[in-house]
Amino acid sequence: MKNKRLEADELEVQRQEVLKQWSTGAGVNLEEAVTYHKAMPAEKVFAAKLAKAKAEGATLAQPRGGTTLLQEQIDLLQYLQDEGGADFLPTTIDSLNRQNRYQEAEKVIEDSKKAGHSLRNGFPAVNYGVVACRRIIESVNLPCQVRHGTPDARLLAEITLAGGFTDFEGGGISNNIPYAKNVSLEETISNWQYVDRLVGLYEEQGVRINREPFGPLTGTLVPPCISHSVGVIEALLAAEQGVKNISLGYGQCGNLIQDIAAVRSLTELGEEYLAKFKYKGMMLTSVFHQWMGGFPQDESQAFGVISWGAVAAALAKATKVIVKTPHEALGIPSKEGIAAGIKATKQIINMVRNQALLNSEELEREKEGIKVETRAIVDKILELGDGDIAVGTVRGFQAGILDIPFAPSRYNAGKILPVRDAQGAVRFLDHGNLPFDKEVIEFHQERIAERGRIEGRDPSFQMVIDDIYSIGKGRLVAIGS
Ligand SMILES: CC[C@H]1O[C@@H](n2cnc3c(N)ncnc32)[C@H](O)[C@@H]1O
Repeated sequence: MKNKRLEADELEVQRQEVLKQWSTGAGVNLEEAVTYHKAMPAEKVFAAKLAKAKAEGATLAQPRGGTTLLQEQIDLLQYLQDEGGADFLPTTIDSLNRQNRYQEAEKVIEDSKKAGHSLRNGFPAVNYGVVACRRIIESVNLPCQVRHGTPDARLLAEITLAGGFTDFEGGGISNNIPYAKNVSLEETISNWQYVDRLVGLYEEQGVRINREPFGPLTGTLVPPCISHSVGVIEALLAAEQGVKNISLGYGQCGNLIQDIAAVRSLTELGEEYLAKFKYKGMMLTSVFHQWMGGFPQDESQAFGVISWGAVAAALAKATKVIVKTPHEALGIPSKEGIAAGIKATKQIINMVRNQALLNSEELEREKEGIKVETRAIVDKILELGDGDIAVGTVRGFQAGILDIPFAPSRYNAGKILPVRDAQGAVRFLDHGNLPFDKEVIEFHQERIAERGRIEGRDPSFQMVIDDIYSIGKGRLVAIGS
């Protein structure tokens, strides 16, 4: 495995094997799919709408959403378009397709048809195939994105891209370490080189497909430099395979200055590293995910969390915000709940849109700090890989140079420990083996010590536990409980 564009014959050999993994693979014909995409109206091309929003400095809203039955998925997306006012539409993929367990997914579809309603969360796109995906695309007037967490997404990409989706989420790190326990990075990085090469083939035929590395990762107190390092690495891996349109993502932490600094530094770092490796013609945008951790049960409080995420996304001028729902703490949201989250978010965006946040020097310092930390990690990874970002990533995770908090994967060191400071910004209580110099480490320790003094307790793992539950309990920083 190395960070090198897949040769055509190499890809073709893999494609023949991948398209046989399920019967619906036979429905994929790349040339025919390119023709289908070229007939797509511009307002349904994800990258085109993102580029327009970026040029206008607008923040567009997208929900998540997936159901077992095709007609229910169509009804859901039409509702989110017409009632919810969504700017982009999702199709969240089911857990069985994410694990390539298509036989079991087939059974869930049959059982759901017998029951007359969807029995599982998420749409089993591989089982339905290309024609069914096109029915979804043709039933709405908005760009649609595939959202999931799939270590081996090769067949899912083949089918959904041929099916008319114009944006595909995920990556070799972001759909492995936070989602799987026993899948090696070598395997998932090469799986996702295939996905990115497939997107590159569409791009070379003039079909724009946007790629969105999954920014939030484990969604629990993930420090900005960690998600930024993964985003930059996945952008470089994608660019090498011919991807041109990339949305870099970040999961809200909750402190406004830190979140705005995170969004602004993210695309700046992406541009910086893509330029360093001389990738041309790239179109980078940013995606802000509203709080991905535990939510309050109470729907009014949940709207408070959603609205706070909308404020941060709008003030940061993120190109897209991924919206939560007031049912987050309860279970699978209803279409009304999803629509409510979108409407609350767009109300805030419309009210905040023209208010420029005063560029405080605290914001500049936070932004610079995130850049210094991210560069330290990414440059160390490049060094470990002798310049090859793929090789360096595998070695970097082995050495704990890159480490994702609370991740299930046994390939993750799991040594770092994040905790909030007195203002709720996420800092490192333990930086593990991250390659930071003394000033960086001392900055984090000092900010955490300040909280300890205010709360009258020593910084400890208990603070981390408190912070994991705090938003669900109605606070950002759990003052010594
Ligand atoms: C990445 C995980 C997140 O995706 C969201 N999610 C999962 N399934 C659905 C769903 N069916 N509809 C809307 N949102 C959903 C939910 O916010 C969850 O925390």
